Amino acid sequence: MAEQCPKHQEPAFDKPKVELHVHLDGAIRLKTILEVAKRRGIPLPANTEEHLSQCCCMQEPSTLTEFLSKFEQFMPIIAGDREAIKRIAYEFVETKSKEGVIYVEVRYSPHLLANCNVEPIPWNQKKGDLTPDEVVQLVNQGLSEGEKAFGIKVRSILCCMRHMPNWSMEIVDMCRKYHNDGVVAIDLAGDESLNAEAQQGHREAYEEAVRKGIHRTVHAGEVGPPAMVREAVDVLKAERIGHGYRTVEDPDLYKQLLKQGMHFETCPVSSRMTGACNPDFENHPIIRFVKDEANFSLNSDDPEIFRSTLDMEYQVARQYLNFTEKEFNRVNINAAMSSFLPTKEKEDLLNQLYEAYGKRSNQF
Ligand SMILES: O=c1[nH]cnc2c1ncn2[C@H]1C[C@H](O)[C@@H](CO)O1
Repeated sequence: MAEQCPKHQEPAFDKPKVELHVHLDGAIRLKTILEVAKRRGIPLPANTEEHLSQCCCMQEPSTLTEFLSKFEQFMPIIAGDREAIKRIAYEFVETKSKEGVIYVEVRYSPHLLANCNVEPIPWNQKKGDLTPDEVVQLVNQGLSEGEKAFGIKVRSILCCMRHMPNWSMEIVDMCRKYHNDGVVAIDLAGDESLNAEAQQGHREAYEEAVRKGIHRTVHAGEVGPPAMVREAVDVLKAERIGHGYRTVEDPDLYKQLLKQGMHFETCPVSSRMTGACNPDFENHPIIRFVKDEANFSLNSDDPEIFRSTLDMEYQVARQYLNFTEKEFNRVNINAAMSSFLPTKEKEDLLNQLYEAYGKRSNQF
């Protein structure tokens, strides 16, 4: 990002923010990975943050597949370890509060952090006794302690993984079970470029999510074609689209989604690093979203792996995507409106933003 990242010292938007698309496991501090590895006696290829960043983080724009391979470097350190899982959730909240976020929906795959009751056991771990269900409990504890300590509101989204359709129905069960502990929705993440169509297991899980009244978002049209966005909307009944940049390539679909006010969870830095979009931001779909007053938010996706912050997303938006204060206000209002909070809590959040931005709701 170095040559593209503007070197402003002042935050691009120094007001309360709402973030809807950020992966817990893509936001782990390098320092934490080093400390946990040391405590557990797991060898790492590096013993300083600087060196670790060379293997865990993206150095230059590449592909989604290459980006996803970075998780293999550090997930074995955290997965299967109760203390580490709770810690990354707690630290995540601290980071977000420092970034001026007042409400965040954070997502992760419980299966990818477990070492028991998960088939296959991820990251070549030995079988242990930490189930996906207990992972959710630990993350909930870390997030809720973080909320209390840092005074911001946090909810979570559980991810199905594209290559693991057999895990998806359990995600629905956990969304239901932990509905009162801050779990607000289901997501489908993973490598869109390798799976042209959502597999049966995902379809059944999303059908069940609809039946059970569980909110739904889907990663689609990030690097995959617009047909994947259409599938997310028509088949999986997504209420929001993760990324969705390639929607603009299908004018009819784009028009339809604009009309229905579909929310796009956009992540500018990520879109550059995963090869989803042009690395110089020229003709970036977000420029089109701004022009068409689409319903979208600005998010950091996987800040650890991109060596980015939420402010960096805003800096990029200001420098390359034609954002002014007005757009920053608008994306945050949109994010709050499209959040998966119940009506009353959503209203409270919106009122907090209106107050901070010094305007009434009809002025955006
Ligand atoms: O940008 C992304 N696209 C698709 N999948 C992603 C992205 N960022 C993270 N993931 C995957 C890798 C994580 O292990 C998983 C759950 O957070 O979601």
